[in-house]
Amino acid sequence: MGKKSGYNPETPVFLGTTNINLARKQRAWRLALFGIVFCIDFASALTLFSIVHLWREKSEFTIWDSLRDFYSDTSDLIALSFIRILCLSGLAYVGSLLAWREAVSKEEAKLKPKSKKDDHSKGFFQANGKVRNGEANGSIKEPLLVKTEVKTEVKPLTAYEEWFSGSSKKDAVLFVTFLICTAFQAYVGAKCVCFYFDEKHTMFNVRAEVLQGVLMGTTVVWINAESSLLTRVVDANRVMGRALYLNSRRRLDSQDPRIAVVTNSVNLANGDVTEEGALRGDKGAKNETDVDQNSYLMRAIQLARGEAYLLACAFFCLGLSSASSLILPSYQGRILDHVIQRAIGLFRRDVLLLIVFSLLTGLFEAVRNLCFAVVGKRVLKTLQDKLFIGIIIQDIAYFDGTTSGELTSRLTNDVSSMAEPVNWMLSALLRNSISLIGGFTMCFIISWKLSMLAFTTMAPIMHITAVYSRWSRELNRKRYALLAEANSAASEAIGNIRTVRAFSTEDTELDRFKSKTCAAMQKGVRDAFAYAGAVAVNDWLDLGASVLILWYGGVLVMNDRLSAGKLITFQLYWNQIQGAYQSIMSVLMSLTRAAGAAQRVLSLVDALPDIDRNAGTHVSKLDGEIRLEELYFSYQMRPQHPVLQGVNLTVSEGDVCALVGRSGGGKSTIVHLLMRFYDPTKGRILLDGWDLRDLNLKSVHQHMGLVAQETQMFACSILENITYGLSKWRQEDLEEAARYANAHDFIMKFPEGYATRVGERGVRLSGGQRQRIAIARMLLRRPKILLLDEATSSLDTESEALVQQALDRLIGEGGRTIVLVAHRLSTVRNADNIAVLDKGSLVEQGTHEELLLKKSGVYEKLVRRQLHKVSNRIMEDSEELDAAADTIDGLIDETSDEKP
Ligand SMILES: Nc1ncnc2c1ncn2[C@@H]1O[C@H](COP(=O)(O)OP(=O)(O)OP(=O)(O)O)[C@@H](O)[C@H]1O
Repeated sequence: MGKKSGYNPETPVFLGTTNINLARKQRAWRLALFGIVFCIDFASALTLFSIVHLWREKSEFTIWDSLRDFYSDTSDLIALSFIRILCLSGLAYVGSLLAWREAVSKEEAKLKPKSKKDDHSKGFFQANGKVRNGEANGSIKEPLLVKTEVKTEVKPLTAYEEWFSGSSKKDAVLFVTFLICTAFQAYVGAKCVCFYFDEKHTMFNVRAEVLQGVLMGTTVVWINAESSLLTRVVDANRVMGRALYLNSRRRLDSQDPRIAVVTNSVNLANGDVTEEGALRGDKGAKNETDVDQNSYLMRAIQLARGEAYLLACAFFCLGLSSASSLILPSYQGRILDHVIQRAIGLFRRDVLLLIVFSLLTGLFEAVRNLCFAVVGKRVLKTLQDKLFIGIIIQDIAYFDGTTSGELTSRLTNDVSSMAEPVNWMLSALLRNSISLIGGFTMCFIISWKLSMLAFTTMAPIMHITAVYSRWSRELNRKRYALLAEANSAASEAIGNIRTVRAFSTEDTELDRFKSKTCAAMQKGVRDAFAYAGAVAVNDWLDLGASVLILWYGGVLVMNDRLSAGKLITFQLYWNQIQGAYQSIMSVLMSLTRAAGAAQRVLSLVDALPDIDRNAGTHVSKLDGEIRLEELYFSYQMRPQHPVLQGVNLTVSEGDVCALVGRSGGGKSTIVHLLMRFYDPTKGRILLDGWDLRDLNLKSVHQHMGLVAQETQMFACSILENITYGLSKWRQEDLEEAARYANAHDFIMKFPEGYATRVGERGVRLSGGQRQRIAIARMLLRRPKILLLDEATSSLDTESEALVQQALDRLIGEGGRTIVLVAHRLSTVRNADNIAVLDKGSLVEQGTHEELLLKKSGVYEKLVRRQLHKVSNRIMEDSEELDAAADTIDGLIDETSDEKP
C-alpha cells in the first residue's frame, strides 16, 4: 500500500482531511493527565518528606546529604521531582517540535514532483508533460517516446539518513526521556525500600511499612506513567502539526485548481482519496481496521472459538503444568535448607516429590503443545477462507485501486504471518502469565521489600516493550505493504511476460522488484536493530535487578531477617519471572508483527461492500426495459474527470441499442453501470421501472449476459469456461450455444474437444477464439438482457460476419434487449436505436438512416471516417493487386520470350 508521493501536474492533489478539534482535544487531555500524574507523584514525595520530619524531628537538611542517605532521609525526592519535571518538559517540548516538523515535511513531500523510481516509463522523456503516443497524436509516424536521461531522479535516502530522519530524532528524544525516567525510578525505588522505619511509626493509624510500600509502588508507577504520557503528548503534537499545516494549505491553495480540497470529514485516515491500494468501497475510501496487540489477541480468540473442546483440553493441561512448575522452585529452596540443616529424611522426600512434579510438568506440556498446534492449523484455514470471501465480495471500485499481486500477498504472506503466532501464542501467553503472577506472589510472600526493590526495574521494562511494540507495528505494516508491492510487481511482470520480452525490459522489471524487496529488507533490518536494542536494555535492567536482589537480599541474610534457602528460592522465582517475562515479550513482539499483518487481513475481512449483492427485491422475471435517467458518473480514482454527464436513454423491451462514439466517451462505463459494478454518482438506472439499486443484484445478474471488451477466461477446460457458474446444463444446449457463437467447429478441431484446457487467462487460444467462447458462455445462459461490449472486436472479418449472423438470429428470435458497444459500422447499422456519446454526453440518437440525414452530425462524421478508411484500404488493396498483376504479366512475357 505504498503511498505515492508527489503529483502529476495534470491531476489534482487531494490534501486530505483533518479534524483539528479532535487533535486539539487529544493533546489537551493528555497534557492534563500528565499534570495530574505529576501532582500525585509530587504528593507521594511530599508525604515521604513529611514522615521524615514528623518522626525524625530533623529540621535542616541538604540535598547532597540526603542523596547519599538511603536509610533515614527522603527529602531529596521533592527536589528530584522538580528536576525531573523540568527535564521531561524540556524533552517533551523538543520531541513535540520534531514531531511537528516531521508531520509537515511529510505533507510537503506529497506536493513535490513524483519520483521516477516506480515509473514504468523510466528513462523516457514525456513531451509537454504527457507521454506522447501514436493514438494521442493521431499518427503513428510521430516519435513515440524519446529516450533521454532522467534529470529529476530523486536520490534515495541512505540508511544513515533514514535512521536519523525526523521521526528517528524524535524517537531518540523520547528514548532519552525514558532513560531519565528509568534512572529516577531505580533511585526512588532503592530509596523507598532501604528507608528504615521504627516499629512504633504510624501515620493515620497505618503502619509506616505499609505506607512505605504504597508510596513506593505509586511513585514507581507514576514515574513510568509520566514517561508514556509524554510520548503520547508528542504524538498528539504530530497530529496537530499535520492538521494545522493542511488547513493552512487549504487556505493558500483554495484558488489553485490542482488542489482539490476534501472537507467535512472527521477522520485523518481518509487522507488521500485517490491513494493507490487504499481500502475503498463504491462510496469512497474506508478506514482500515485498527489492529493493535490487544485487538489482535481478541480476534485470534474469536477465530479459535470454534475449537472450544481442543482449547479446553489445552487450557486444562496448561493449568496443571503451570501449577506444578510453580511448585518446583520452592522444593529446590527447601532441599537446600534441608542440606544445610542435614535433615536426610525430609531431603529424600522432597527430592522424590521434585522428580514427580518434573515428570508431570513435562507430560502436561506435551499435550498442551499438541492441542494448540492443531488449533493453530485450523485457525489458519478459517482465516484464509474468510479473507478470500472478504476480497471477492469487495466493490469493483476497490479493485480499481489495487493489484492482484497485492491481494495474493495478503492471502498468502499476511495470512500466515497473522495466523502463525496463534499456534503457540495463546498457550505461551497464558503459561507465562501464570508463571509471572505465581512468581510475583511467591516473591512477595518471601520478602515484600526485596520484591519491591527488584520490581523497580519491571515498569521500565514494560514501558520499553510497549514503546518498541508500537513502533515496530507501524514499521511492520509498512514492510508487509512493501512486500505486497514486490509481489504485485512480480505478478504484473509475469502476467505481461510477452510485453516484457518484446521490449527487453527484464532489467527494468528486476529493478522495480528489487527496489521493493530492498526497501522491505531495510525496514526488517531496522526492526531487528531496534529489537536488539530493546532486548539489550531489558537485559541490562534485568541484570540490574539481580544485582539489587543480591545486594539487599545479602544484607537481609546477614542481619538474620531472611534464610539463605529463602534467598535462593527468591532468586529461582525471580529467574522464573524473568524467563516468563522474556517469553511474554517475545510473544508480544510476534504479536506486534502479527498485528501489522492482521491489520491488512482483517481490514478486508471486516470491510463490507457498499453495493450489497444480496440485498434488495428478488427478481424472478425481467421484461428487459432499460432507462437511464440523468446519469452522472466519475470513477473514484479520477474524481475530477466526469465520465458521464446527464445521460438520458431508454431502451425498450426487445430492442437493440448500439452505443457509439469516440474512444473514452463513456460507452463501456454505461455497460459497467448497467451491471451495477458501480453506482451512478447522480441519476438512476431503471430496469422494468425498478431502480437498479433496489433490486437484488444476484437475481438481476441471472437475467443479464455480458461479453466484456477483454475476454476473461479461467485456467480450466473450454467446457468449464462455457458452463461457468451454471450448476445444470445440457450437452445439446452447450453445443448449440457454441455453434451460435461460431465456436463449435474450432473446438472440435482440438484433439480433446471441449475438454481442451485453455491455460491461464486463456493464453492457449487466439483472441478471436477466446471471444467466441465468451459469447457462447453468455448465450448458454439465454439472458433477457445482453450487454456486448465490443463483442466482435477481436474477430476477423469472416468470423465477425458469422457471429453477427448469430447475433442477428438471436435478435430475430426477439424477446431480448441488447445493448452493444461497437466501433464497426456493420455491427451497428441494424440497431433499433443508435446512441452517440461524446465526452460523457449523449449527443445524438436515432436509427442509422435518421442519424445519417443529420448533416455534420457526430455519427455522420464517424461513418464518413470509417468509409474513408475502408475506401483507402480498398484502394491500397487494388494498387497492390495491380502491381501483382503487372509482375505476373512480366513473368509470363519473360517465360514466353525464352521459349524457342
Ligand atoms: N476504472 C477506471 N478508473 C478511472 N477511470 C476510468 C476507469 N475506467 C475507465 N476510465 C476512464 O473513463 C473514461 C471512459 O472510459 P470508457 O471505457 O467508458 O470509454 P469507452 O467509450 O468505452 O472507450 P473505448 O471505446 O475506447 O472502449 C475514459 O477517460 C477512461 O480513461
